[in-house]
Amino acid sequence: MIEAHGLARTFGTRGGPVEAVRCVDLAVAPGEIVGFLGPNGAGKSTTLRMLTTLLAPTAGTARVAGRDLRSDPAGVRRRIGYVGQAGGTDPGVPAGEELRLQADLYGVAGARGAGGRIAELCARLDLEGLQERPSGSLSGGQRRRLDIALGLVHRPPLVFLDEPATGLDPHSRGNLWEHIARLRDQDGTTVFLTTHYLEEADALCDRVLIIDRGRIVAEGTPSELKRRVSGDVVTLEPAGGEAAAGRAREVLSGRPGVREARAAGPVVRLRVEDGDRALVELVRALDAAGIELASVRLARPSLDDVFLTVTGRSLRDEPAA
Ligand SMILES: Nc1ncnc2c1ncn2[C@@H]1O[C@H](COP(=O)(O)OP(=O)(O)OP(=O)(O)O)[C@@H](O)[C@H]1O
Repeated sequence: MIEAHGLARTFGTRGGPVEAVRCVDLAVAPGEIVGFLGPNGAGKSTTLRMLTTLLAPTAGTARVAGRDLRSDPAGVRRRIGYVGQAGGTDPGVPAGEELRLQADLYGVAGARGAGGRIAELCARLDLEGLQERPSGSLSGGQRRRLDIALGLVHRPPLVFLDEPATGLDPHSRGNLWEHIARLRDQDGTTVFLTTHYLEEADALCDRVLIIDRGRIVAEGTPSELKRRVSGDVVTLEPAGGEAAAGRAREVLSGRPGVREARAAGPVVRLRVEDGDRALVELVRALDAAGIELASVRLARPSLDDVFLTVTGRSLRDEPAA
């Protein structure tokens, strides 16, 4: 659905050229939800603006929704939806009118006409009963869903969402994620979104691309990324306190798949390659050594750990809005 090669954009500024995006290659398959994650200024919006034809690349090529970005930008625009960070609604205009105007702009017709498409979208995005309300009177979550409905009026197979959940409270955020997942599950819509929220990428995205300083620095499913970059963490507590923990550490360190083993008081923390498999082996090894366990816990590293490892910075330090 998206295939980009060597995409780059340099801005000329008074202080000299700024290489916002440097040689980005990316591929997005139909029906995927792909998250583009990175700190402020990493190059997310610039990449999104290039892929949606709003900004010309300095170098590189891309096919987006089956059309060539450079030779057929109008074809790309017809086949994609774009929902920007600010949204595009006039606060005084009723939601239904915004949708009708958008449908007119795209010449939406078909068997049931624009009215049918609008009713379908309102049902899909929980906007029923809100059509007469000026968009400025809607809640943050309702307004974001209206923005998304506007981006989908012309039934694009691919939609770009620029930080869809920014500024929403946790409840509305979770609700919005459910709606976005449903677009993929029920309509097969491909979604490419930028985000600052690690939990958004984790909960919603099939695949995550991490961009830093204009380059993609890591890529994979959320669980692949977590496994590849940091390994899993096993925390176990032998019955028998500190002495038993020390013995357990000796038994376990150096075993296949164990990268690191540390005893801290009565607890042993291990970094292991594949936690699900390792856990069985570790428990067996302790059993064979006659060490009884009081508790054992397996945790996957968070995407924040991944982010910190690949960029050297924490996303948590970045402003969320
Ligand atoms: N029109 C412009 N002129 C000059 N520099 C620009 C312009 N647009 C973006 N940049 C610079 O390009 C770099 C990438 O910016 P971009 O907006 O793509 O980052 P981002 O990852 O979307 O950040 P954010 O999360 O803050 O939106 C930044 O250093 C930014 O200052």
